[in-house]
Parts: sequence; C-alpha cells; structure tokens
Amino acid sequence: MGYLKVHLVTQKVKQHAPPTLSYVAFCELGKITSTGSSQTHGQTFVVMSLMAPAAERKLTGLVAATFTPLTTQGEINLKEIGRYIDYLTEKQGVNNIFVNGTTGESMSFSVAERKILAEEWCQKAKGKMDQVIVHVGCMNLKDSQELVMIFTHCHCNDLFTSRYCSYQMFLHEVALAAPTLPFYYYHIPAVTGVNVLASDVLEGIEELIPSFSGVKFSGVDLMDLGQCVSYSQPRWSVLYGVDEQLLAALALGAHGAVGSTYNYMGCHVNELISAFDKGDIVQARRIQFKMQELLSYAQKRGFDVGVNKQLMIELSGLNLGPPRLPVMPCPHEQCLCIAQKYHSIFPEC
Ligand SMILES: CC(=O)N[C@H](C=O)[C@@H](O)[C@H](O)[C@H](O)CO
Ligand SMILES: CC(=O)C(=O)O
Repeated sequence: MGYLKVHLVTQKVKQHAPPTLSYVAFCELGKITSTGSSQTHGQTFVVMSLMAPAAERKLTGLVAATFTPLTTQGEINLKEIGRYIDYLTEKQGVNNIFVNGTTGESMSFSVAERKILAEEWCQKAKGKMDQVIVHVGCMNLKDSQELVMIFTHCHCNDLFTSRYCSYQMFLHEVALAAPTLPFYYYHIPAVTGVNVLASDVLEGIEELIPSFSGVKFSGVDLMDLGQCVSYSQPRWSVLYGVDEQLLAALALGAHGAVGSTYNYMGCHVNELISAFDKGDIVQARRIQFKMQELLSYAQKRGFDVGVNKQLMIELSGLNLGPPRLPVMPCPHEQCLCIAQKYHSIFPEC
C-alpha cells in the first residue's frame, strides 16, 4: 500500500501589504510497514513534492522542522505555539518553519488534530515568520487530500503523463486537490529507503511539470546533490536536510536548509552561513565541526525524536511536553548531559 506525504508552505508577503498566504506542497510516495513507519525494506518508490506559485519567491535560509507541543496528558497544546514562534524568531533568528513533519511526529496525530495544529501554526506565524511549511502527509490519499484542501481549491490538471507513470498517477490524485501548487521533489532516502538519484528525478521534470520548483535534499550523496544544483533552474530552490554536513551542501550551492537542529542551533548555523557567504571558510568550518561534535555525542547515546524534543525543552525552556507513543520520552539525565555538552560547545545565542 502506498502512503503519501504532502507538505504545504504558506508564504507571508512582506512589505506593507496584509499578510497573504500562498501555499507550497511536497509529497512523497512510499510503502507502509506494520509499524506504520516509512521504512520500505528496499522497495523502490519515488519521493516527489508539490510546490505553490508562491515559489516566485525562492525558499532560502534556515527552516526549523518543529516539534509538536503536547500537554503532560499527551494532548496537543496550542497555547505554546505562539511562544515557540517567538523563541525561534527572537532567540534563534529562524524565520521559516516546517510543521507537522517527521520531527513533529505527524504520523502519530489524527487528521483532525493535524488540521487544528496547521491552522494554529499558520495563524500564530502571521506577521512573524516568512514561510510556514505544513506537512500533510498521511497513510492514505484521502486523508492527505483532506488536509491539502484546507489550503486550496479543487480543480483538474494533467501534469502526469510520461515517465514514472504509476507515481505520477498517485501524485495526480493529490494535484486534483491542489492543482495550482507547483511541484517539489522531496528526497530522504534514509527514511524512505528509496535510493534513486535525485538528479535522475529532476532530469526533464520542468517539461513534465512546469510548476516544478526544486528539491528538498535530505540525502548524504553529495555528488547527487551537486548534480541537482547544477541542473537547478533559476527559480528553483535546493534545500539541504542533513544538518551535520550543511557546509558541504553550501559549497555545492544549496540555497537553504530544513532541519530539526535549527530549533536550538539556528543562531549558530546562521553564523555559519554568514561566514560562508563572506568567504570565511575557517570560521564556517569551526561552527560545522562544533555541530558535528554535539550530534556525534548525542548519536552515541541514542538520538531519536524523543531525545531531540527533550533536548529542545532543556535548551529553550519551552513547554513542549512528552512525545506521543510509540516514541518514548527521553530520561531526564540523558538529555541533561547532551544539553550540558551543548553549553560546553556553544556560547549563549
Ligand atoms: C532524518 C531526519 O529527521 N532528518 C532531519 C531533517 O531532515 C535532520 O534535521 C536531522 O534531524 C539532523 O540532521 C540530525 O541528524
Ligand atoms: C526534518 C524534517 O524535514 C522533518 O521533520 O520532516
């Protein structure tokens, strides 16, 4: 059975106009295992994404993949969302968010909960965030379409007509719910198990999908990334998703980055990007090595979404609550030692 992941991006129009929201969607096709995870055990499938006309403005800079705030009873906690957004903009200098994604444990929430969360994130982000990406991936097409339709009208189109035919038929169904949204390809082989080259997927795609707008590249194959950047059309964005090697991606021309660690390392990573932009490669490398030191320390102790969320709580003071089962809460001491490591490596933001 296939599952579908769709991400919508809302973009605030800057300047003096009242914030108008337009949308971007990413979607990927995959297999569901008995645990409901997206591991495919070697099955091949293509991960593709939809993106909206708002893509006139390129997605650039850092995007924090947010955690979902819960109460101690495990219910969604809308009250913390405003504070979370203020923390990211004021403390971390991060002005784009990616909500209800993997980091936000989207698959552990009902469609109804996800709609409420998406609306609250968009509402609270108005006037504060540049872009809000809402992941609306579900275990079935109907649920995804329902989420997509929060944001857009339903029309028909015929974008999917050649190559990758079965994927295109599936994607076409999503496009029926969001026909005006341009396409993105979302490449995350470590999660999906799909080891196609992203650059192969991009080849010729602009002819097939005129609204194609780029790729979210969360793989470690830097040659493939380079090929994507090299092929990238002027209005496309290539966004990198492996935080611990962002510098390599910048050197290859990535336009921005989406990641979980930008929730609490955003201010340092912004410095990394500035150093890189100024040609100060030594400083950029110094910051990247610090990120690697922290992440390798955390990974040796087991670094899953539960640990990551608790680390964010320790570092930000936000009231994000526990993760939802099957993700287990992180023992306090485990996170405390990672938080201490963070403080020993990084200065205050
Ligand atoms: C697999 C996964 O969740 N990747 C995240 C985003 O794509 C990253 O932000 C990682 O959490 C980060 O690079 C730490 O390994
Ligand atoms: C990191 C990311 O892309 C996600 O949370 O889905």
